[in-house]
Amino acid sequence: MSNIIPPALVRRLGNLAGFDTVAFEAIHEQEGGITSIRINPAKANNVDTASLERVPWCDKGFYLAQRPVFTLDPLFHAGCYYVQEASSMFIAHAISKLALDERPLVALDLCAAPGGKSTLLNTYLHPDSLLIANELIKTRVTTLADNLVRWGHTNTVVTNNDPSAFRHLPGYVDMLLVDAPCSGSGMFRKDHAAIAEWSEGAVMLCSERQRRILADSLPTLKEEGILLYSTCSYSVEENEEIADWLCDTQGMEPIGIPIDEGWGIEQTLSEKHACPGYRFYPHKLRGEGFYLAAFRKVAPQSSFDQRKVKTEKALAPMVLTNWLAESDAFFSFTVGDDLHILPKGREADLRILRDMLYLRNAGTRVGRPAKGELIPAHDLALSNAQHPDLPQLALDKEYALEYLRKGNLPAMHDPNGPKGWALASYKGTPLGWVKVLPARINNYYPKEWRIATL
Ligand SMILES: C[S@@+](CC[C@H](N)C(=O)[O-])C[C@H]1O[C@@H](n2cnc3c(N)ncnc32)[C@H](O)[C@@H]1O
Repeated sequence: MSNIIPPALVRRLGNLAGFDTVAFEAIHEQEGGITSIRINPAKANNVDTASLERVPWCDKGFYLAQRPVFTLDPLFHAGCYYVQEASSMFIAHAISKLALDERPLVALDLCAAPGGKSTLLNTYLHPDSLLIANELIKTRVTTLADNLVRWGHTNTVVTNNDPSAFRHLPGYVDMLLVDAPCSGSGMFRKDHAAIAEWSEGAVMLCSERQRRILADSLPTLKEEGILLYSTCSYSVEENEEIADWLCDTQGMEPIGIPIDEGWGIEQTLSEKHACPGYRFYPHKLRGEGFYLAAFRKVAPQSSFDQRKVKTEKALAPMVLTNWLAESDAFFSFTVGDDLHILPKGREADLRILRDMLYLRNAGTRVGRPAKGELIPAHDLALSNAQHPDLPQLALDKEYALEYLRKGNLPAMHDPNGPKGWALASYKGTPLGWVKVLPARINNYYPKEWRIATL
């Protein structure tokens, strides 16, 4: 018997079709984990993936041969890739098979921090979609918002609400992702503390909480809308039993996701409603424990009439013309002294979300107008919407890291170099702003973001 895996967990799993207790325990006794990244196609033409093995179910996911110190890679800070556990990237495959990328959606990622799946949704949903990335725990929202700023999409709103707050938005979203807090057994190989904390009682508490989160948030899903439910737990109580409960009590109908048999993903069927679920076991594939199931809402769902929402037309002001690639694709609004942009056509959504929820960030903060000019915001430096002709100060790796430490950059006496506001960049990808003055360069990297000296 394994010294590591709680016997009660294995006993229950042993009853599942396709589960191999010996291989499961053996893989947990091995040292060394798997590192994988998912590249940002909006930025990452400078990440060399030629020699990397691809994650089978995600075209932008790659395994790394070893884990580097990501803090020392400027491209990591620039949002060129996200370090994400490979099994979770299956959501990219689900989006494609369920045709969720074929038309613009309003999508809600309900349990979103630190942002792995939100950045994935940004990449894989239709580009004209609106993503609401929500996180309940206040201390985790900052990381979520920062990771989404790095990813650079303008069509995202970050909220900090209890799932029940979404009851005020009945029938509003086309797609709901609930990546639920769980007992965490799927992460045992990476997080040894989770083993000590695991108990059958904790599984039952998680299962109850998952039902509560789903029941509270499901009214915001439209009739015919799609729910993706996932956990990093192996427990049936948190997976297949939740799937049956969704069909029994929440008006949901299961949907299958075609998979390639060679990937090693185990398809299970829930006991009562035969809901297909996709289980990831580390002894069967290169990834950690994960479960995903998809559903369609078949129960009637009332929704509020968005046509009654009054909005003001606010074109992006002239001051933004030189800063944005397509300034007429956006409308602008203010948050305090700052100007933000969201894609045109989302005016009513912003109004609705502002009225009903606590917003941590909305669209892209572009800067602060002052004396007819713009003091650019850091978020604009990382945004995919920025003007391609903005001046760049190209840094080598040493100076890029010095910039990220918020250190001093030497004045560069290049008469043809940029003057005034410029993007400090590494391998052509912006890291943040500098101001080039005749005798010095001012470093505008946010102090809360600076990296420690290693
Ligand atoms: C599995 S993690 C989400 C990981 C994230 N989706 C990602 O891919 O990076 C679950 C999240 O649910 C949040 N959470 C905890 N309790 C919650 C509750 N009662 N309702 C909603 N979310 C909760 C946690 O703070 C955590 O950020």
